[in-house]
Amino acid sequence: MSGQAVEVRRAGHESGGGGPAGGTAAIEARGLRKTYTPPSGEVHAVQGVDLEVGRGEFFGLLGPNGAGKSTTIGMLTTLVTPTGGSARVSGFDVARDPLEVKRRIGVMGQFNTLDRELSVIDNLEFRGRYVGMSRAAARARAEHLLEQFDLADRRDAEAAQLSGGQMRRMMIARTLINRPEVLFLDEPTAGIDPQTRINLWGVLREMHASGQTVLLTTHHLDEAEALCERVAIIDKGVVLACDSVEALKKAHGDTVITATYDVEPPGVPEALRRREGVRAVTATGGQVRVVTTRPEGLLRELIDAGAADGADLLDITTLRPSLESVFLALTGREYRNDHAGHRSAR
Ligand SMILES: Nc1ncnc2c1ncn2[C@@H]1O[C@H](COP(=O)(O)OP(=O)(O)OP(=O)(O)O)[C@@H](O)[C@H]1O
Repeated sequence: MSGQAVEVRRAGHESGGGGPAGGTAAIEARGLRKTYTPPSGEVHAVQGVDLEVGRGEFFGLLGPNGAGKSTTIGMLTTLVTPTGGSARVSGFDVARDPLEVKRRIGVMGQFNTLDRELSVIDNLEFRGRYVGMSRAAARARAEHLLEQFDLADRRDAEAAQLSGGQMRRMMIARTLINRPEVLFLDEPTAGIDPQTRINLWGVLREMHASGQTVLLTTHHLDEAEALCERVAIIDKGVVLACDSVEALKKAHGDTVITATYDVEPPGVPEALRRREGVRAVTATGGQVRVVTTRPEGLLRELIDAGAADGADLLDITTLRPSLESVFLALTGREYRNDHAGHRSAR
């Protein structure tokens, strides 16, 4: 992908710094809301989201299935109409100036929208034509992207013949055809094998190094950690925390210890709540979960406090500070990724 650094930065300058509010954030959302109203009843998918993404930043929207990530991206890319709040992308209001926003963004959704029967080069060139480029400009840009994304040897193959990894690279390349100022990637690695996923991370890192602003949604905690400078953790339509992964771990990433007893030990939670460093204790049946900044010596206390209640400790798990423990500390729930891997872009 050599050479892209210069191109992407130039793309930003050509547009005069991004519209009337040039010099401001690449993405800015204030109190953004979406309530769907299907016949089955209202769904409050996004409930007042505030976000600010800087130019050139690689930002992650992280949350479990149904958290509201796609709906948020949908509103920022003008595909979903907000029911409250406001958002600006590249300085333009998504509700008032959707065309200006569309001109400045690239969007890669979760599903494969390549024309399977067209060749790789034609897929790229046609997208360029669709977004208003001249034939010559679209062709030249397409050839360039094929080189950058290591697809030149597949130039004349039908899109249907590409491997899963090549397909994703091509989908990303296609979103870059008109040099978008802000790139939105909605779960770009959903449903692909681990090795292809890691390879794609390399492509995304190079794009970031070249100055491209990226908003990525993912429900893979490791992906957010590997790629994003900052992440917003979103759950049930609300941003729970927004910072760098390191800062989040420092602020919320306590050690979480889950102890399982053979019978419910009613005295254990109370005994632990009095312990230094303990931030929260939750108990369900025979399971006691402790969130603490001071895990040292806790195992002995869990055994002794259980024994005092006539309960034997059967199992213990320890979660060190990580995005997973951050999520647990913020929501009181384990991070679940129910559908990961079930989707395919092919
Ligand atoms: N068009 C729609 N009509 C009604 N409800 C919807 C619609 N789109 C999404 N929802 C609901 O809104 C909530 C948020 O969905 P959304 O797709 O934004 O979440 P997500 O975080 O992107 O999830 P996933 O990771 O599974 O894609 C969910 O409860 C979902 O069922």
